[in-house]
Amino acid sequence: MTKLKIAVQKSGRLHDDSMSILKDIGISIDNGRDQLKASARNFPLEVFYLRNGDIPQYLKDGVVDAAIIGENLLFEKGADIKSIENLGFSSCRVSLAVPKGFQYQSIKDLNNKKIATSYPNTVQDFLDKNDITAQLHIINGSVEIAPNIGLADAIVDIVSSGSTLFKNNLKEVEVILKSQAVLAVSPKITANAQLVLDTLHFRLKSVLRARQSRYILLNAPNEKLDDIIKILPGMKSPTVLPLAEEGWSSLHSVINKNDFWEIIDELKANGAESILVCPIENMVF
Ligand SMILES: Nc1ncnc2c1ncn2[C@@H]1O[C@H](COP(=O)(O)OP(=O)(O)OP(=O)(O)O)[C@@H](O)[C@H]1O
Ligand SMILES: O=P(O)(O)OC[C@H]1O[C@H](OP(=O)(O)OP(=O)(O)O)[C@H](O)[C@@H]1O
Ligand SMILES: [Mg+2]
Repeated sequence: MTKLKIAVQKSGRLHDDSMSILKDIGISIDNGRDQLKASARNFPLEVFYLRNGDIPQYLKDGVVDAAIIGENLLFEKGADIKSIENLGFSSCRVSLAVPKGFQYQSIKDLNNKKIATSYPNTVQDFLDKNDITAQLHIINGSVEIAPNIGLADAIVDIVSSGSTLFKNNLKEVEVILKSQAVLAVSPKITANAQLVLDTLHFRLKSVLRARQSRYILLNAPNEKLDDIIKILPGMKSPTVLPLAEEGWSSLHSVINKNDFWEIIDELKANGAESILVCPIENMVF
């Protein structure tokens, strides 16, 4: 049977979450990441542990069929590579930042300035779209230090919490793009590998949906059930079961995890009691 070859970052920001999502879709990997390549025990899959920055080229060449990679890197190096699923981790943005003392009014202030970055294509594209001419200084790491050592007037780099910018006395002035980890596919994937990818993708979707959802159980007096059901947007309609105590029911439903704190007060105000909220492992429709 054809094995799907998938690239995962060898070490760094994406590694752990990538491995745990593979584990959550029931795939056990045989070897540790000391090896470049490892096989799954229970799924036709081979994992290639690679440098993040090298993955777009491996996808283009068809050396791997798919990859877990930051969307920002596809923008930078993978114009012809398709992303088929947002994986919901490693959220960040690629932003332009300048020293706090820089009187930044608009993008025009960058004309003829020097910008340090590890993402030259992304920056050039942004400058071109805004009709700005600037000089790029390409560095691979610690970009935020560049203005402090007189190497550049501005930087473009990844921002998440903003603390690296803050520590380096910089302020974020433009968000160029937003990113998260995605499942990307090689333009050269074969039909057989695509079939395996479809199975993996189906499993991923069910786990991602489950991660976003919570199973909610509560007790309520029967006369309040209709009001409570209106508050709970369930998968179809909530399950209602009679309690041993006369006039009371237990109500079960699935909600978006972000909605829970929004509706909790409303549920209580409508007579809901003993509310339990549990994680869900999988959701298959
Ligand atoms: N601070 C951050 N918060 C959230 N996501 C981030 C952050 N920094 C990077 N990322 C995301 O994780 C990806 C990998 O970043 P990381 O710094 O681990 O690797 P790298 O240095 O770009 O690559 P390599 O594996 O080639 O050394 C980035 O492309 C981006 O999508
Ligand atoms: O806004 P923050 O939460 O501070 O995150 C942003 C920082 O995170 C990334 O660096 P990383 O820690 O991955 O180090 P690296 O430069 O060695 O890749 C990025 O290059 C920024 O420097
Ligand atoms: Mg980094």
